This record gives sequence, C-alpha cells and structure tokens, in this order.
Amino acid sequence: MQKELVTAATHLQGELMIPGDKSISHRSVMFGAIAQGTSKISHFLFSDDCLHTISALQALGVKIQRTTDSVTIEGVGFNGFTPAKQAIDLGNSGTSTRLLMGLLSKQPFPITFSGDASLSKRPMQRVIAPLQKMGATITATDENYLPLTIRSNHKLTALDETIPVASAQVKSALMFAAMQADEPSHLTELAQTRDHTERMLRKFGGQVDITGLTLTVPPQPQLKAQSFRVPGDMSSAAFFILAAILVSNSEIRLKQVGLNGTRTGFLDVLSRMGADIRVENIDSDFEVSGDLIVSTSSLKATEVGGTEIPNVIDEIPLIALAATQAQGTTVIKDAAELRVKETDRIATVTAELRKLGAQIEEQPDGMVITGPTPLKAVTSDQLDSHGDHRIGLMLAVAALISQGHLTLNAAEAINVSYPAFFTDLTNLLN
Ligand SMILES: O=C(O)C1=C[C@@H](OP(=O)(O)O)[C@@H](O)[C@H](O)C1
Ligand SMILES: C=C(OP(=O)(O)O)C(=O)O
Repeated sequence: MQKELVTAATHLQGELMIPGDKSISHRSVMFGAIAQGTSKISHFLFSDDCLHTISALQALGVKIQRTTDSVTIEGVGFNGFTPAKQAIDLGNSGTSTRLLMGLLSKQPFPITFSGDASLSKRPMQRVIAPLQKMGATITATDENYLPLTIRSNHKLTALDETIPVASAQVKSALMFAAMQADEPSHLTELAQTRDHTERMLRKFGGQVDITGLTLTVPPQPQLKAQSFRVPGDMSSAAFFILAAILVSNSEIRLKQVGLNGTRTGFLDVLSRMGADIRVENIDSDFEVSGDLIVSTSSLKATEVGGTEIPNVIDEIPLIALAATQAQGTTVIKDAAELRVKETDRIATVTAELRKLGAQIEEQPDGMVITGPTPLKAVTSDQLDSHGDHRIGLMLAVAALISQGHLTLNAAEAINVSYPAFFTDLTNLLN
C-alpha cells in the first residue's frame, strides 16, 4: 500500500494515549496461558505481531477472547497445550518466535513455526543452541531459520550460561525453558536488556533472583492468573516524542507511557541532545508508567554506543533522524544487532534518509550523521518502509519536517506495531 505522507507540518498539539506496549502485550498472553485461572489484560496492543502470539497460543488449545481493549486468557499451565493442526505462522514477529520456542521446548508433541519472508531470514540459532543444551531438539532450515520444528520432548535440564548476545528475546526464551527444567538455571547477560519477563514472572507469583547481570530461575510452582493494564509503548511514543521536538511550535502530552528504566534510553539520548521532555503523573505498578510532556527543542550531536544500545535498540532509526537535525556529528556504534532486525536497519535507515538529503554514512556497527540538514526529496524515488514497521514510522516523522510531496511504499508494515499511528498523528496535527 502506498501512503501519501504529511509534509511541512506547522505544529503538533494536544494529548494522546499511546497504545499498549508490544513486549509486555506478547508476554501477558504467554504468562496468561501458562498460569492457572483466567487473566484479563487491558490496554492490550492489537497489532499484527501481538495477534500472531494470540493465534499461536489458540492453535495450541488456549482459549483467548478479545474485547475492544482487552484480552482474557484461560490458563492451561505448562502441561495443558494440545497439538496444533498445522504449522503455526508467526508472521513478522521475532519476539513471538523466540519466546514461544523457549516456552514450548518441553511439549510431548512436535510444533512447527513458519513466518513471513523477513522473519524467515532472522537468526534463530541464538535460541536453538542453548535450548538444545537443555535437552530440546529443534530442526531448523539451515540450522538457523524458519520454518523450524520443536520435536516432542519430556525433559529439560538446567542451564548455566552467559548469553552471548545482549538480547531480551534470547534471555526470555531461556527463562521460559528454565521455568520447566529439573534444577535452577543461572543466566548471565552481557548487558542489561529489557526486564519485562522478570517483572511479569514475579507478578504471576513466580520466582527469579537477580544479582547484577545474573538471573537465577528455579523450576516454577504453578503460576497464578493476573489482571492488569499494559502501559503505553515507549517505542511507539518515541515517534511522537521526536515529532514534537522537531516540528516547530509543538507541545504534546503522551499519557501513561511505560517508563521501565530498561526502555527509557531514548529519553536519555534526547535529553543529552538538548530536548525538552518532562515526566508527570508517575504510577508505579510492577511496570512504571507516566505522562510525557514534550516541546519543540533545538538539538546538538551526541554519541550512542556500548551498554546503552540494548536500551535504545528499536529507537535507533529515530536517533539517526534526530541527528540529521542536530548541530554537529552524531556517532552511533556497537549496534550491529540492527542488521538482523525486520530489515538490516543500518542499511535501510541510511538509504531512506539519504533520499531526503541527510548526510549519513553507514558503518559496520552503526552510522555517522552530520547535521543540521533541511530535509527534502533529493531523488525521484519514493520513500520505502522495506516492509519494516519502524522504518515506515520513522519516515512518516521525517516527512513532517520535509518540504515537497512524499509517498511511502509498503506503508502497511506499520500495522506490525502501531496500526493507529496515522489516526493519532492526524489528531495531534489538528
Ligand atoms: O524482548 C522483546 O520484546 C524485544 C527485544 C528486542 O529484541 P532483541 O532482544 O532480539 O534485541 C527488541 O528489538 C524487540 O523489538 C522486542
Ligand atoms: C525488532 C522488533 O520486533 P521483533 O524482533 O519482535 O520482530 C521491533 O519491534 O522493532
């Protein structure tokens, strides 16, 4: 689908309730499925990715019902799943695939996962290898890719491992397997990654001990159903945060956004760059949330790398866009993980921002961007999401400060994480 983008916006104003967090929504139905009792999750994100997690669990016999804003899940415990009639299609969703691999690595029947063209190119060996050490048998295309089959398995042994990639998806997959192992497992991270699985495990009555970067996950007693509200997604809020900073005469309030400290790196980076962002109405449940008030600001260059990367991993396309408007040269490094997301995001961000005249150089592990550069179409090529939601959404924000007429190819990709984006944007533009 082609979408005409709004260019040369004059201001953004008003308030917005950001849709539910994608990472927390995925996990809420997974925990709901393995708990005992009925969980009710409100402000759930009904985006393509999370709908794939729901349909996967439904295919395995879990009863999940949807209302306008919430889902109810009738838990079946670890042992109540039933065989799916066919391969389970996980669409575009890396989180669904990797977390469900761990969760389903001890089922007495085989389970096959497939995905779209992008997901079928993403590496799964990072989860397969440690799960096999625990006793699972997984046969994957070229030992690394979808389609893959988790063979029938009756026993998992505990794992003591340093996880070789700083990835919350790998950590969470191993935590779900560790919950079903014979002894406590010890999992050490290279750097802190988002900790939603740890928080939700405790919320559902389970146990995890955390010392520095090491998690100890014992076999879990029966988890208990819970009901809660999913906070707004910081990674979705990020598009409007940057839009309000860049578009002149803007001030917006984003309500009840998740402020978990493993997700707020984007706010730290923007604050370093000189952005005006305030936090109000903090609410501390098992996940912290609050309102963000963001105003037009002028930016200066910064450096982003090292252990900060996992905390901003999905916001790096936006940091690159911010850097095109900042005074000086911004360096983004240690971010080679971007090459194995929905697209190679180093390549796609560089190619697309160049179409708007940005001064941006691709590096093996990041990008170097010099600003400020006024944006306008410098090639006759249309902008392209390349089928990657975060690239499409970043380009819609770039368009707001660009001159001329811009169209986005493959705009439907945004439905993966933010189906209401263009409606929400229209509300803030009026
Ligand atoms: O655990 C999660 O929910 C996610 C973790 C990140 O991936 P990695 O852990 O693979 O870096 C992130 O990019 C993805 O959007 C969601
Ligand atoms: C990388 C992402 O998601 P996933 O890995 O779940 O496909 C993302 O949402 O940017």
